[in-house]
Amino acid sequence: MPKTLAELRTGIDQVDRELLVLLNRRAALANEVGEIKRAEGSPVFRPEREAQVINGLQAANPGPLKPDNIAHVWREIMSACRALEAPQRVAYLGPAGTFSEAAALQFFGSSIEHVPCVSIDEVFRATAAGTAEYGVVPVENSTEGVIARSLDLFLGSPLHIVGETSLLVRHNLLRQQNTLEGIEAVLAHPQALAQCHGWLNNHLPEVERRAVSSNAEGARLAASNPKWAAIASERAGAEFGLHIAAHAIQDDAFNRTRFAVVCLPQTLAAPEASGKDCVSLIVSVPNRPGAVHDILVPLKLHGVSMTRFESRPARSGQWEYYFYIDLQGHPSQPHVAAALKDLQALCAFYKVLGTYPLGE
Ligand SMILES: C=C(O[C@@H]1C=C(C(=O)O)C=C[C@H]1O)C(=O)O
Repeated sequence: MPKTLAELRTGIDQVDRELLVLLNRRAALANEVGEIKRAEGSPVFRPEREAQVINGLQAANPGPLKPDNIAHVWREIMSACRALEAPQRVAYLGPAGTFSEAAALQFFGSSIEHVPCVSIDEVFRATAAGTAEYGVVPVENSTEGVIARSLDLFLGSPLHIVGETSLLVRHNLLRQQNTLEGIEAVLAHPQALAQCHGWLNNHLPEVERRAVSSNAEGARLAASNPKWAAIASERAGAEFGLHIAAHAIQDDAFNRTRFAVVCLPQTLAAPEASGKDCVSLIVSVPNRPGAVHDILVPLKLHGVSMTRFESRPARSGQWEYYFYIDLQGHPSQPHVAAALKDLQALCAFYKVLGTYPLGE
């Protein structure tokens, strides 16, 4: 006899009661961990431990829940447990409703203190000054490439990268009405305008595109003028009471942005190896033939795989560049340590931006 709806729901209620007991038992253990950390003066947030917890559970997961579900559920559980030890203050490009906020929530879970900032520069400043313990900054978009401002700020910043997270970025056209009639200006962050370039050319070719400090700021402004539309997340639309005049208008359906999580080294030292790690570096080499080739040699020699290679002008007026390199592995692994040592010896400038667990 198949069970009735009522019987199944009784079953779910019983499981929930068991989960409640287990979750509180877990929280009490985290609380005890917090007491030890307070006595030691060590950091509450341990990204490599959290990565290990999630990787371990995904490996042991019998289903039917999917690996992604496991990651999301445990991210929230760990966020709540962490907040019992001490809630993390996290800075990001605000206001409420930005993709940077969504990235911060995806990485830390929702039990955090929000520190919304007016610009990426301000996120770096607030985190370096200790107003926030952690900052979340965009570094790369799958349609538009690098976020130049973030990369340039890394160069002179005392902050280092302790984590990363990547977010599916779905843009919507938001305004007071749910039609495309009578729009005189579309307001958005320059990145969002660029990511929706094709759609805007097709649907609103004559309409002015106005760059503003963030997409959520565009949404805030669009809520004050019926002739303006914004490009932003559904969350930003809900925040400012706007209609969605057009859904998912980004040119690439799989448009993603990668964010780096940064902090002062005294807040959190480089995370220990989690098993799936990445090292980010900025280097420059003397301007001579074959110099760029030379920096790749130690990586090949020691079998270290490079997942990213970007260049930014050094602003010397001499056609010199800084190279932003991501390597797979952790410096505690001998082949990675050997490659880094050989690489450093070749470089005029060498800065380790961070060593951290690979993100979602
Ligand atoms: C409980 C701890 O503190 C935090 C919370 C974690 C958790 O809930 O599992 C894991 C790592 C830390 O970010 C710990 O360090 O083990």
